[in-house]
Amino acid sequence: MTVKIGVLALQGAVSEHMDALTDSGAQAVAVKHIDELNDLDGLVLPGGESTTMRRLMDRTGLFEAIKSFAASKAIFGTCAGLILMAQKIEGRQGPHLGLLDIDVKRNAFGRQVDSFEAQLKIEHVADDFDGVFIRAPYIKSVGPDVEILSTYDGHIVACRQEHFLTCAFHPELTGDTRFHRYFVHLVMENK
Ligand SMILES: NC(=O)CC[C@H](N)C(=O)O
Repeated sequence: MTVKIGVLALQGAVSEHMDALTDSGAQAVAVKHIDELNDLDGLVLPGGESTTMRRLMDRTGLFEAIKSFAASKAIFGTCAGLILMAQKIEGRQGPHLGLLDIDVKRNAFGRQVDSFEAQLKIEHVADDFDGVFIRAPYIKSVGPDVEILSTYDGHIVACRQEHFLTCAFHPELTGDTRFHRYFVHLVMENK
């Protein structure tokens, strides 16, 4: 069975996610318009800048369309995508999509460490995953239905809740497709 997975293509690391999905056996599609969501089995919300991405989502109608899509389809949000999926964002009134019962802090690792790499253990995925963090958020707390998949320095950096997957780092930038394969598997299970 081949699944068809979209990558929100308004901003950010789009082609890298598409390559990782293709390498993981999925058919990858760039999503810029609402009609492109129609026959998808899952969607990736890439990194970038969450407030800019939200503005572009509002302008294209994709914000409401993705909210409806999320009712039954799997979504994987990375970095800014994680912020878009969170129900609570520190310092912000109200969420964006509000799909995941998590409380997040933006740019959480501090200005001094703009970006860094760290070896991560990710539940169901790998014991030695190279996590690339770029102005990354972290997850301060999760609700009871959320499974924590990875922590770094005492902070939650990846988790799953039902058909939603998220991480604070950039798995598309390393050439290691194991996390994308896990998402593809989740999309198949959910189909
Ligand atoms: N690399 C990223 O996606 C950074 C996320 C960005 N700091 C934000 O708040 O949206």
